Amino acid sequence: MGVAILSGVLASLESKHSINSHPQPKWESHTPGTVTPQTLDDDSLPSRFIACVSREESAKKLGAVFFNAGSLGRSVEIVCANNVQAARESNVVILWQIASTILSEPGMKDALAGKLLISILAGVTIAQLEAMVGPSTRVVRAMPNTPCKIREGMTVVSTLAPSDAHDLEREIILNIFSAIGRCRFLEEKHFDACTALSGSGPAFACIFLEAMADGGVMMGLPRAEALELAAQTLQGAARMTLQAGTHPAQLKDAVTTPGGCTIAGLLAMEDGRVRSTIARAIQVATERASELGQPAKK
Ligand SMILES: NC(=O)C1=CN([C@@H]2O[C@H](COP(=O)(O)OP(=O)(O)OC[C@H]3O[C@@H](n4cnc5c(N)ncnc54)[C@H](OP(=O)(O)O)[C@@H]3O)[C@@H](O)[C@H]2O)C=CC1
Ligand SMILES: O=C(O)[C@@H]1CCC=N1
Repeated sequence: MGVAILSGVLASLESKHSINSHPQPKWESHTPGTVTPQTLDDDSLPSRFIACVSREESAKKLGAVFFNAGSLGRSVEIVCANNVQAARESNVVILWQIASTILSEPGMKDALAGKLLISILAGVTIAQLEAMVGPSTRVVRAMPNTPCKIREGMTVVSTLAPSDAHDLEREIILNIFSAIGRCRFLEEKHFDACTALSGSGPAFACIFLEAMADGGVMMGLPRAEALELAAQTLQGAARMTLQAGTHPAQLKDAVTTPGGCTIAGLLAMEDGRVRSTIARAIQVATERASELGQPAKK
């Protein structure tokens, strides 16, 4: 997930550099009270990134993935098994592995003092994290998803109470996560559901995507074309819902010619209880997400 976030942030700078000659509107409103940068100022994102891993093998792999950051005016340093030093040198720390181990490393509390800690850990609550860091560390939760890698992510961030200090944190958070997709603030009590719906969601969507393509293959379409048709169709339907604000039921009805083939297919889906199966998958994943940060159930 860390690779997806950093890749997306760097890709947002790449696109900024390539559209410089065709400036677009700077802000798009999508979330009440927030704004999304369409193009980014050079100084709206950090200039230096430190990616922490625990194994040399991963460090080598990441070095190859991010070798090009210099050309975008950014530095990406890969640090292996030295989380405390990396935290000391950072202003904002994104935590994505084993809170209890990493936050209890000697010197970590001091390294995080006065800093913003953004945890993307599923199931680990703000209260649990706050108990592991000092009182001056500001803890927020974020739940991103893998499409952040291509700047089509959905990130939910735990709400911040209004205050001057929080305004800056809010801006930092929006600059990072709006650069790689949509970013929405929601109360922490919704985080397990968000983890299931948008965090795990790409996996669920891919099952549907594969199944549609399989159906096409069953009816004689070549695999590659079947996949292309299925993916673009899902993307188109999703974009019509998001961009035009059209309700999915309206979109469905608009496709469905009386006595036609769409209604035949829809009824077959209803026979297979597709809706309740998908909705129950979100329910079960939410329940599992709530157990992830709780040692007894992990
Ligand atoms: N995958 C997803 O779509 C999403 C995941 N998340 C959350 O993100 C977290 C990570 O998930 P995911 O990316 O799938 O996991 P991965 O196993 O793919 O990645 C984990 C990364 O953390 C590094 N790491 C592990 N232990 C340490 C350590 N002690 N010190 C420094 N680095 C360490 C690993 O490096 P190394 O290989 O060297 O050990 C690796 O780069 C989870 O908490 C998950 O709940 C949240 C939203 C979506
Ligand atoms: O499967 C998981 O537990 C993580 C959290 C959300 C997506 N992946």
